[in-house]
Amino acid sequence: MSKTHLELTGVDMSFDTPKGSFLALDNINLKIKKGEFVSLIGHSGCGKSTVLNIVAGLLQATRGGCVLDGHEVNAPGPERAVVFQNHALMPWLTVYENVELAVQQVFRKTMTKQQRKDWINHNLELVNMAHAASKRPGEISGGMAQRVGIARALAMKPSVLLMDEPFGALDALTRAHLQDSLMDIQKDLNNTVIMITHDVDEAVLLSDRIIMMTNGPAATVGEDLRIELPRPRNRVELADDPTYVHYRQEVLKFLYEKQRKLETIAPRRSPQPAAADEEPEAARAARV
Ligand SMILES: Nc1ncnc2c1ncn2[C@@H]1O[C@H](COP(=O)(O)OP(=O)(O)OP(=O)(O)O)[C@@H](O)[C@H]1O
Repeated sequence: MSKTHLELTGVDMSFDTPKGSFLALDNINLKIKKGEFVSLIGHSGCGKSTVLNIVAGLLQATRGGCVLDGHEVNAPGPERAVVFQNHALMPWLTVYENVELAVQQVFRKTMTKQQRKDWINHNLELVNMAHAASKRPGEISGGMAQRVGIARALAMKPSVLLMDEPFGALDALTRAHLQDSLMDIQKDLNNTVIMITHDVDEAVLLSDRIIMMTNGPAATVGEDLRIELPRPRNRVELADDPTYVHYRQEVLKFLYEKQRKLETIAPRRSPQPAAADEEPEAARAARV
C-alpha cells in the first residue's frame, strides 16, 4: 500500500425532494490507498449507499468529487465493479453466462475466446461455483447467487470493488464462509474494497479501516478507525483477542453512544438475514 488510489474531496450531496432540497452528505473527505479494505458503517439512512454510488459513478456529487488514480469519476466504469446485496443476476442467463456478460463487456477485444472461457471458469472456481455453471439463478440458493455476483464483479478485474451490504441477506454460516473467501481473494488480488455493512463484527474482521458516518441529514465522516490486526485473520481466535474486542467496542460506542439515534430507526430497505432468529444475542446486538 502506498499512495492515494481513490480520493473523495469536499463531497456534498443534495437531493431534490417535494419538500425542497435535502442535504444527505456534507463535506465527505476520504483518502484510500491501493489495496485497502475500507468499511462504511453508520445508522440506516445516513448516506452510505450515496457515498458508494458516487464512487461507482452512478450519482454525481453536488459539490466536490471523486478521483480515482488521478482521473475524475463521473460515470460508471468496469474498473469499479459493484456487488449489491441482492446480487442482481440476469434470471434468464445461466451462472456461466452471467459472468460471461461482464467478461465480454471488458475483455472482448483483449482476450481470445478461449482465454475468456478460462477466465470465466477461473472466477467461478474462486467462489466455488464452477459446479453450478449451467444452472440459472432461480435454481441456486441466495448464498450461491451472491457468490456468482462476486465472481462476476471479480471477473472484470476491477481495481476497486464496491460492495453494498454484500452478505446482509445471508444466513450466518454462509456469511462467515463468504467473508473468509473474500479475505483470501482480496489477499491474492490486492483490490481496493469499499464495503457497506451493518455488522460490527464483519467490519472489524475484514477491514483495514472502518469509516463511521454520523447520522443524517448532512452526514459526514465521524470517525476513521484503523484496524491493525495481523492477517490472515481467524474469526474464532479473534473473538477473545483483546485488540479485536477493543476495536469492536470503539465502533459500538460510536454507534450507540456518540451517534445514538433518538428517533425511531427507519425500516431497513433490505431483508433481514434469513437466519437472524438463530443468531446468538451478542451477534444480533452488533448489527446496526
Ligand atoms: N434519490 C433520492 N432522492 C431523495 N432522497 C434520497 C435519494 N437517495 C437517498 N436519499 C436520502 O438520502 C439519505 C441517505 O440515503 P442512503 O440510501 O445513502 O443511506 P444509507 O446509509 O445507505 O441507508 P441504509 O443503511 O438504510 O441502506 C436518506 O435520508 C435517503 O432518504
